[in-house]
Amino acid sequence: MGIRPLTREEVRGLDARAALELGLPTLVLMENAGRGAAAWLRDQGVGPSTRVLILCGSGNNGGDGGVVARHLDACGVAVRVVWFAQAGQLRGDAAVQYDVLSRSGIEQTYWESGDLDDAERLDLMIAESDWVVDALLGTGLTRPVEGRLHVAITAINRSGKPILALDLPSGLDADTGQALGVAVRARATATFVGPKLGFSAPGASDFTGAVFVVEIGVPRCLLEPFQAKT
Ligand SMILES: NC(=O)C1=CN([C@@H]2O[C@H](COP(=O)(O)OP(=O)(O)OC[C@H]3O[C@@H](n4cnc5c(N)ncnc54)[C@H](O)[C@@H]3O)[C@@H](O)[C@H]2O)[C@@H](O)CC1
Ligand SMILES: [K+]
Repeated sequence: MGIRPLTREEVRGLDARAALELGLPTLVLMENAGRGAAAWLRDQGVGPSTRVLILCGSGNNGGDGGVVARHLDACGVAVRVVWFAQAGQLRGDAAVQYDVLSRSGIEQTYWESGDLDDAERLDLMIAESDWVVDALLGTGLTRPVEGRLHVAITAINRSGKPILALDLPSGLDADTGQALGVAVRARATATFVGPKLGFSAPGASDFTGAVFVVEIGVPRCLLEPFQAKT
């Protein structure tokens, strides 16, 4: 079913209703989101000889990144995950993903506030990768990007590496398509449920790159009001 462009509030409402009214676990939606994004990377030729760096924020967008890591690892891809959070700060579904990766022996590390002056280490990790997955911020963006996430976004934008953004480029306002402080300039964006309203704003495609929608298993009964007119 084709979905019309969604506001931030609409897409967050759909996720919430699937969980609260239908009892669909948010981990299931997250799994579908991350698996769909990983499948796209595989279609681009990402495989055992590819190194993928996955930059995760502390929220559910970061959790999606954890899922991408697990699915790529299962295909033999060399993945490395960096969580932009204080050690022990992750909660909910993102913490679940962290724990699974940890027990799976997948390489991951924290980039804590105190690492702000250590941007060279981040530059090196980016330089050593063939692809970067941007899982820093999704629809939870509420204020201009600053601090370590600003440092990270600036670093990946200047790297020239191909970037896949999850749900939306980190720092992009989902409704206006404007950068809030700074935003990732992606080669492609795997957006979940439906395109975001801001993607059609002038200049937004400079940030999103090619947009493809990943269907994450929200049932039709919730999606019907948002069906695109044909
Ligand atoms: N809720 C659900 O059921 C699903 C959510 N999904 C993913 O979850 C995302 C939304 O997750 P969240 O609501 O956890 O939000 P995000 O993961 O987008 O971000 C939340 C975190 O970012 C922080 N933050 C917000 N603005 C910031 C700024 N300017 N600078 C630094 N930190 C900032 C918040 O304090 C919070 O810790 C979606 O975009 C999508 O990727 C998917 O997993 C599908 C299912
Ligand atoms: K993102």
